[in-house]
Amino acid sequence: MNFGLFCFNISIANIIELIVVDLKRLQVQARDGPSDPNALAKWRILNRLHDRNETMYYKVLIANIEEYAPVVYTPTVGLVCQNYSGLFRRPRGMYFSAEDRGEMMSMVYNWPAEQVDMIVVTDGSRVLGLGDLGVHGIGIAIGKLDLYVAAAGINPQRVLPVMIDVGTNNGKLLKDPLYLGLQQHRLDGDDYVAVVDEFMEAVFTRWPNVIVQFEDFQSKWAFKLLQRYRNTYRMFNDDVQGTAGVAIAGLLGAVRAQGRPMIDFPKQKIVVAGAGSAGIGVLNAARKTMARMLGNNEIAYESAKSQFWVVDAKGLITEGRENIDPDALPFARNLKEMDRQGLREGASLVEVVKQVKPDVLLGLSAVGGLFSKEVLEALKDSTSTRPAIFAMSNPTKNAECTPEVAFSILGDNIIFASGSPFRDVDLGNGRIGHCNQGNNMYLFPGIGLGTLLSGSRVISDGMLQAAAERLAAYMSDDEVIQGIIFPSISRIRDITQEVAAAVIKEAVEEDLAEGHNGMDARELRKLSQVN
Ligand SMILES: NC(=O)c1ccc[n+]([C@@H]2O[C@H](COP(=O)([O-])OP(=O)(O)OC[C@H]3O[C@@H](n4cnc5c(N)ncnc54)[C@H](O)[C@@H]3O)[C@@H](O)[C@H]2O)c1
Ligand SMILES: O=C(O)C[C@H](O)C(=O)O
Ligand SMILES: [Mg+2]
Repeated sequence: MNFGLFCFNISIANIIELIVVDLKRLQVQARDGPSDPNALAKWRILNRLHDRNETMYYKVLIANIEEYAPVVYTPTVGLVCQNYSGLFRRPRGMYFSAEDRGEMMSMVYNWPAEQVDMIVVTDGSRVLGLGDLGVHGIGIAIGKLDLYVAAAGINPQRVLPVMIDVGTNNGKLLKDPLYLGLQQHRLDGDDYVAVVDEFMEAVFTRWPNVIVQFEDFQSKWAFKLLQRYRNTYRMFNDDVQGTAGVAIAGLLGAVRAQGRPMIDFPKQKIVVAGAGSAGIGVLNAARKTMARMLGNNEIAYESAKSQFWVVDAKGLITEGRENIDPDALPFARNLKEMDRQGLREGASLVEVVKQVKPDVLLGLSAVGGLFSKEVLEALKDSTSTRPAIFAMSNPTKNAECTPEVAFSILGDNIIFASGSPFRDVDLGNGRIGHCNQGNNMYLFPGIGLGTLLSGSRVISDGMLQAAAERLAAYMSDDEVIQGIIFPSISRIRDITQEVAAAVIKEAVEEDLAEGHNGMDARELRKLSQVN
């Protein structure tokens, strides 16, 4: 039977067949590992509420942020993106596709809101640790903006999730009859950049004061687009810069948890597993922070890099690496020096941990279980009085290790943080193994809010550093000594306003602040002197 009115040439039987396919798929995939089998059901209920009554939705989310952030955000949002075509009920946000080239300047006026403060844009090319999910990555942009509303109090009528649909290289999606996007391989090179350029020009023409957060772009474009736009537009890349700030805060917290002053940070030996957008972002920021503590000159900057050992899919990165990624080159270790340490190009993670005996083992590899029993056993010989394990990959099943495994092998005198939430570990005899959530959610809402209220035309390195330092100083000495280096998510509004204030203050000090909503830079300067 044809639906004459709608000119569909699809039969009832086809529709039923597709629904059955989708239902069976959802039953199979509706679990994110051992975490919460009902996660998707909870997401659907919240999503329906969001569609029906936005005020009520945010009231429920804000009042229950500890319970529902893991549903609207990491880890469940990853599952949502993997099942998006079956969960889709109504569009939320705007889709700019490769087929819209030349039309975006007019398209952008289709959005009903006269003012937009925050845009989160993704091209779905690296969704959490789940890889290329194409247009189904829109779920990430929606989830991030939920936190802008819940944590920073941004007006939900002034946020805009955006998908840049340039195709997908995900073979399953290319064949999926339910896929919602362009079923073609990803655009690349100059053609790809031209699409993103046109999008950026369109949104900043319509909303000159908007802030654009780039999210979950594959690493090769994450860095290139950040450098291309950051001095022209109010934008930042959360995976590169937000993660860097959170990791710096965690690393400084780990130093404090050893009962040492933060100024000892440059003496830390740090092994990083993962040299993508997140890993390189963290390494660059950590090196700059060490250099600042060592005198903030060229010699300090040069010597700081010797504190880092970087392992990627091909093992330890040294000067002997062929076709080395230019972004990783600054951290390639000297071959002679590695030889003296009993290491070589491509050495395995466990070999590196055995020889280096690091203070910190940090994972941004997207490889679940990478910190194996063997790796963690090797960490027992760490020269640190309290080694730190940061299993920062998302979602849950991609965490390099769980807190249970880490505490069971290394005992209770460690610091543990993960990108997705885990429960604290009961160590017996009343002792608790604290599991921190080392996630960029502690910074991006405050970075956006502070930039918005300051009226700064760009988001400077100084503003991002101020955000990270504020987060690093947020926890009390007592909390840090107990192993709590990040706040509970129940304090997300408080830390967000602290971070925003630090960002505003820095924007004023750098003379970047132009004010917002009638409060000009002079009034802001007075405010910053008050804080
Ligand atoms: N906690 C947070 O706030 C946060 C922020 C950003 C990204 N992340 C997570 O970090 C992970 C990586 O993100 P990305 O954008 O850098 O991804 P990416 O794909 O660009 O980089 C992954 C890196 O891991 C390396 N790798 C792969 N297999 C490895 C192995 N067996 N051993 C060591 N290294 C290996 C790759 O070579 C690459 O360098 C994702 O899971 C993402 O969700 C977490
Ligand atoms: O989305 C998150 O939870 C953090 C981060 O942006 C990521 O890509 O993993
Ligand atoms: Mg991300």
